[in-house]
Amino acid sequence: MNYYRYQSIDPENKVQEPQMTRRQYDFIVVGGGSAGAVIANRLSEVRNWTVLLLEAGGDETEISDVPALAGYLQLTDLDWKYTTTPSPTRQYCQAMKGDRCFWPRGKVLGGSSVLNAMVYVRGSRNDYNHWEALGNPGWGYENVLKYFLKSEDVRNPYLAKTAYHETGGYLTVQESPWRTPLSIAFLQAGMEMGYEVRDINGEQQTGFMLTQSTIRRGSRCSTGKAFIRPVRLRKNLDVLLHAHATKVLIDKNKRAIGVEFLKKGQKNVVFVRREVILSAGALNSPQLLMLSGIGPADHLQEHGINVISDLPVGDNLQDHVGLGGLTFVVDAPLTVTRSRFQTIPVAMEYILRERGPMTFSGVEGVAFLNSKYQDPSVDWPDIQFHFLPSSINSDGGEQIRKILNLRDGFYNTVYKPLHSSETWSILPLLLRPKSTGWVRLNSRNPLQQPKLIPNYFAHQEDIDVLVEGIKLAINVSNTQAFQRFGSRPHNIPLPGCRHYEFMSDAYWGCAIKQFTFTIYHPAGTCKMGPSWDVTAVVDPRLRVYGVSGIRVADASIMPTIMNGNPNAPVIMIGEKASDLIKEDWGARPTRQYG
Ligand SMILES: Cc1cc2nc3c(=O)[nH]c(=O)nc-3n(C[C@H](O)[C@H](O)[C@H](O)COP(=O)(O)OP(=O)(O)OC[C@H]3O[C@@H](n4cnc5c(N)ncnc54)[C@H](O)[C@@H]3O)c2cc1C
Repeated sequence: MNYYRYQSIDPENKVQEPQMTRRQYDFIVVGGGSAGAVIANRLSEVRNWTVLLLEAGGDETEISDVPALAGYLQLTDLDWKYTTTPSPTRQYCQAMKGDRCFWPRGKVLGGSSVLNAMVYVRGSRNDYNHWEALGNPGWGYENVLKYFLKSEDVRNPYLAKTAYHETGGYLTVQESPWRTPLSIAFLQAGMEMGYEVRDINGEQQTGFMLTQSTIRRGSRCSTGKAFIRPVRLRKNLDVLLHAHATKVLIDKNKRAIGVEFLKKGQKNVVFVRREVILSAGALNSPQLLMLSGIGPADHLQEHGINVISDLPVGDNLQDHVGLGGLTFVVDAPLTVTRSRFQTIPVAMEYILRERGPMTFSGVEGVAFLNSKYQDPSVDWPDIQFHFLPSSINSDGGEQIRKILNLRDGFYNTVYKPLHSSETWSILPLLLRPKSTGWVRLNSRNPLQQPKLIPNYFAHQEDIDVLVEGIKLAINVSNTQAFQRFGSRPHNIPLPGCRHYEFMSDAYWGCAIKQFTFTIYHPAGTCKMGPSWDVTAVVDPRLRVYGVSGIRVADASIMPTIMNGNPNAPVIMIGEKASDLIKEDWGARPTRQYG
């Protein structure tokens, strides 16, 4: 009896779907991901508003709780399993089967915050000041900082006491409770290279840091867990899982009146009194807008869709791209290998004590650096490193090669020989790409994935900056901190780049087109901008131009992709969107509500 009662009051228990839904809600939020979960929570703080959250996926599993198993969620039912369209000129993803990179996206309550590597980064203050300067009042750093703080519950006391962190919010942030000795070598290497070791979420971004993660007591803290579970008993909030929205219904006055969705193969319609908020992510929000008649007129007409508002929906697709598989070898047994870590004692330590290697997401350190093209005095670094005490071969070829869609010959030639080596890697990433891509419909079928064209490396400057980033990563291996362990680059050249001198600029320029590595940060496809910006889809209050009663609030609204991993910024967007909506409908913004 007590057990059942505990289940109903436990703030971390899973959501239960309602037996019956209402015919009409004040707000319908489509997508319960990083942004949507926050918005459903914050809007339902207003007790006399009714809120429906429609989520296409189900709930999280025991596997998704375990940070070290993040890679095992891809290609499962929790993933939309999207792939990029091959480049006609083979500009990217050449080492992948069919020249297609996989683009995993969370299809689950919590969205991509359930699949992600849990790295907590807010971006540079310059990103947000730039958004504001583009004509988006209220999006400057000083304003958005309060929303980062509002959601945060940091668990490291030394961070909590600074002005840049907060305790008591819904989202738990902490350094991983477990790390390898190489993580400290990474910080020492940064200092040898002239960088500060600092909280890159604090006063300045340039520097090296041990990863801050969205982890709670050794488990993943997704936005589903953080924002929905604690409020799942609110009477005015209904959450429907496995509910796939197919269209926003818009009347002849161009006002949103409801949402059509599929559940258990049945078509349903639910009506809205105030607003529909699309938080389906940077790939699905533009898809839904286009299916609803909002998008580039020519493209919609091509698919026989009635045009309601002609807008550049799906353009401005931006992503962080880098070189995958940049691997270094050391002599000492300091790295994460399958034989040492896939063991019963390691599993037991996690199950019984919520500690040990399974609490670690793979990324031990992050750093923000300046290539020779970036003025270091501006504190707007153009390169990010993710430091991993492992490589794509550390699992013996079991999973990582699959989720990267690597061609067998490529993997066997370059990475299989690392079989019994101790390896570590850096993922050098281009932070502010000039090349932008686009999302389009493949068809009118809402169940078919949209066409995703990342258009990486269309600008030579992107290649030049990234090549400099790769050379900076090699400098890390050359520092005394890593030379102590005999660190050296893995020296098998990539098959398609053998005609270049190994490790020359031309070689690296070739390597990034072969082993193109995105860490899955698509953004910008429903760009926020002022009314005079012809490339904008939503206004600075996130309302879609040309219609009423629809907002977009997720990674799609970023005018330019921010410097770093987007989960925390998207949560911030969810927080700020909620306050904008409350202001517009005359409700008081709240600071916190249990
Ligand atoms: C593998 C991976 C690793 C990553 N690692 C990191 C990291 O370590 N740190 C970091 O900061 N960021 C990381 N990211 C990126 C980050 O997680 C995303 O940028 C962020 O979660 C995007 O939030 P969102 O709200 O825009 O979209 P999502 O979180 O993807 O949410 C969209 C939600 O909408 C639902 N949905 C979509 N279409 C429909 C529909 N038609 N009807 C109903 N529901 C729908 C989806 O199922 C999903 O739940 C990673 C992403 C991936 C995929």
